[in-house]
Amino acid sequence: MTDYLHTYFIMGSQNCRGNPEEVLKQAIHGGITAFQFREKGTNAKSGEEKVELGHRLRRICKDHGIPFFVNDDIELVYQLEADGVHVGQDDRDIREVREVFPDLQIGLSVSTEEELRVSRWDLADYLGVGPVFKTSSKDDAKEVIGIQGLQAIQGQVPLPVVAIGGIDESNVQAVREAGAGVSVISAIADSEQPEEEVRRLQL
Ligand SMILES: Cc1ncc(COP(=O)(O)OP(=O)(O)O)c(N)n1
Ligand SMILES: Cc1nc(C(=O)O)sc1CCOP(=O)(O)O
Ligand SMILES: [Mg+2]
Repeated sequence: MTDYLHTYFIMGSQNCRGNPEEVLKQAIHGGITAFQFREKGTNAKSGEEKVELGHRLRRICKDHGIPFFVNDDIELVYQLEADGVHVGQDDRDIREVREVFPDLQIGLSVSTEEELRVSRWDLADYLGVGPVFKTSSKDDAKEVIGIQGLQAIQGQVPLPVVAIGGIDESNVQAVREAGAGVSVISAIADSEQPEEEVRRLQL
């Protein structure tokens, strides 16, 4: 597994119980290995507010040597000078993304073996695979695939995989045992103690 996928924290202000900058700092102190800015969904910021928050979170990651990814938003990747971008099946085609960002890390979402079959996964640096467990952080999440579904996709590609969807301290061990990285929104962002929660995910 690529080192930065070990404990990959994803969030936007809409996910946070506390101040997003504080939540990110605490998560970094707890030991996250990458961060994705995903300002999306109900109560998410937009326009200048989104860009300004992105700049502040980007600064924090830079100061602590944490790889900074942007979710979906290609323009924001330029604006924030991100280290990488994550796109899904319904986002900008990965062929275009790779063309405009030949040197950035690119993550691609895959939920099923069929999606894998029709995807240009060879252009990605890693796959985000899920939802492995039930999630309440994504309204349009696909069907839960479980550890079996995760392993089925892992077994078919020579790419590092990070699992996503409903991962918390109660089930993280199964994901670690499958050899996948762990990506998390609510277990960290909605925690009263983000730093401690990240430590509990470090099996
Ligand atoms: C690491 C990681 N894996 C999967 C996703 C989901 O991406 P996508 O399917 O494009 O859905 P949105 O996050 O854009 O709602 C992700 N963001 N990160
Ligand atoms: C952003 C996202 N993508 C998913 C996918 O299956 O592709 S599940 C998901 C939400 C993950 O949040 P939580 O850790 O709170 O369950
Ligand atoms: Mg997307």
